[in-house]
Amino acid sequence: MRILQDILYKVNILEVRGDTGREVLSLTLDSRKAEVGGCFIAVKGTLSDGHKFIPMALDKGAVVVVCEVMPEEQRPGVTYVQVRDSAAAAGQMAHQFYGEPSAHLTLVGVTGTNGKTTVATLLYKLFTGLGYTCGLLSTVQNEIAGRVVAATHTTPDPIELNALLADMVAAGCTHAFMEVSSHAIHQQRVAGLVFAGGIFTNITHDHLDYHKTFDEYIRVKKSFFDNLPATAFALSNADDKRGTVMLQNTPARKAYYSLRTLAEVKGKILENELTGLVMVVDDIEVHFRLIGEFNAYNLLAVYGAAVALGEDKTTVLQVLSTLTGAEGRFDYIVSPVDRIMGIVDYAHTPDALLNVLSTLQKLRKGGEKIITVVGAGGDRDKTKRPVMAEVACEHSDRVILTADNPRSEDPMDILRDMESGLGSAAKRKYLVVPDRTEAIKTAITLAGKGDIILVAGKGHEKYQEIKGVKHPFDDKAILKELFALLEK
Ligand SMILES: CC(=O)N[C@H]1[C@@H](OP(=O)(O)OP(=O)(O)OC[C@H]2O[C@@H](n3ccc(=O)[nH]c3=O)[C@H](O)[C@@H]2O)O[C@H](CO)[C@@H](O)[C@@H]1O[C@H](C)C(=O)N[C@@H](C)C(=O)N[C@H](CCC(=O)O)C(=O)O
Ligand SMILES: Nc1ncnc2c1ncn2[C@@H]1O[C@H](COP(=O)(O)OP(=O)(O)OP(=O)(O)O)[C@@H](O)[C@H]1O
Ligand SMILES: N[C@H](CCC[C@H](N)C(=O)O)C(=O)O
Ligand SMILES: [Mg+2]
Repeated sequence: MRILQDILYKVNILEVRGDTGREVLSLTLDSRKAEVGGCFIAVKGTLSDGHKFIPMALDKGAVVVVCEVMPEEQRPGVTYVQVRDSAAAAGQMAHQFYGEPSAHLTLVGVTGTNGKTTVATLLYKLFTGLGYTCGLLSTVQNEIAGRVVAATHTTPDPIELNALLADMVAAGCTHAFMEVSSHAIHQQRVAGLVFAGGIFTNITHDHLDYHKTFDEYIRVKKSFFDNLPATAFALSNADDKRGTVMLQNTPARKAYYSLRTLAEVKGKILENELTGLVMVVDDIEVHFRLIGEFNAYNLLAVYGAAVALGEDKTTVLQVLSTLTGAEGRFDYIVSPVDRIMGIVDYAHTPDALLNVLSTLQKLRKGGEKIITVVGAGGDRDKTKRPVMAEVACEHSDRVILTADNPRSEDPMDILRDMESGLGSAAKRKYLVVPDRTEAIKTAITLAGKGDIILVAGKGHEKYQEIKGVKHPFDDKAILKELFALLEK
């Protein structure tokens, strides 16, 4: 039995009209999903205001309404709870409704512009390898003790989030690792969660369509650490310009990882090749299967978190050295003919693209060409488009600009935005091929023996979203198919 007044424990309530001793059968933020005997929480969103949908939720049988503004008319038999902040209330109520699942798990959150999926997935694989039963919430997918549950968001809404954590507890999980996106922090999707640790990877240009300014983006990310409990650890990247600021006001136990300065978790790269990384971590030399300097940071973050949770250093490094990364992150295949290397990577920001391309430049042995296929998403941050095109042209031999989820926009408009970042020097380097399959085909046509083709931006995604429809699409499968045709 879930009684309303118990679920409301911790919520900052302004006024109650009706019975709080009643049972609540479900919680929802979406009137379209309201159920008989359930509670509808009205949240002011970015597109519309949940308060408008209170009548619809009641028509569907909801018996409790949580809102910031009390409706002028109240229906008999319905309990109305006016709160200061309904987004925060949703998190706190979901936490109670689902039996405080995060308090029964060792929950670690990973935030930062890039590397969240990689770090959270590696933590999941590492702790599973150490013998624990674990859960994962990530962009690619959610996992509950090995069972895959499709992900719709990087960080789900607080109700789905707590329901998933409760499923993890029920499945016997002791640990859970999750990505915490900046949208999620801002919309308080993580309100009420009990974290055992928080990790900061890095912060660069992204999501300015949503956060408006870089300072605001930093402030939002920082608030995640400000709100960690004193019992948690807070682990940050000392080599990132904002690494220290992130932990400035956290009550948690602070620690830093670094490749360049003195830090609690110190790493040094000895070799960085296409076969992997050789690093010295805490005086131990280890070979890792992941590639590139940015993955050296991800590995240090994972190692540092495991040590902060009390795991044995040597065992952690042993297991880490056997692991591969997350799907669609520097995922590669080699063509049977001509040994062309096709790399699928989720780099969809200027910084991620720069990282992947500079990694490839460092890794190439001789005169291999780097051919980059890249686009930018529709209905998302427009300011990154010209910068991504510029980064691609500056660091590749040839570039094919193409579509990447144009969503409601005209793909040509997005491509024109990308082209606006290109000067005359780049003109000879790039082509515009709006159809993504054709673009990959073009890249293969331009490639010679041993060349490298980077297909960036979609990673694990299995679709191309055009005008509200997700058409099946898979960069890696297309590369594989086209590579196979080379034989004939
Ligand atoms: C911009 C954004 O983040 N939007 C999220 C937000 O929606 P919103 O604020 O726009 O909602 P709204 O449409 O204005 O509606 C306001 C409220 O009314 C409710 N409503 C609406 C219509 C209706 O008929 N009935 C009803 O009750 C809605 O459920 C909502 O509670 O809250 C919704 C519920 O939690 C999210 O599903 C939705 O994610 C959208 C789909 C989205 O695409 N989000 C992306 C940008 C996102 O969050 N991405 C990050 C990853 C980014 C990264 O790091 O790469 C993520 O964590 O996935
Ligand atoms: N530590 C890092 N620093 C910079 N770039 C990175 C780092 N780790 C991964 N990348 C690059 O960024 C891309 C995205 O990585 P990943 O999916 O791990 O990040 P994310 O933070 O989860 O991204 P998203 O917010 O889109 O889910 C990778 O494909 C890779 O090119
Ligand atoms: N989580 C990211 C994914 C972007 C991936 C890219 N393929 C696109 O569609 O823009 C976002 O919502 O900004
Ligand atoms: Mg992610």
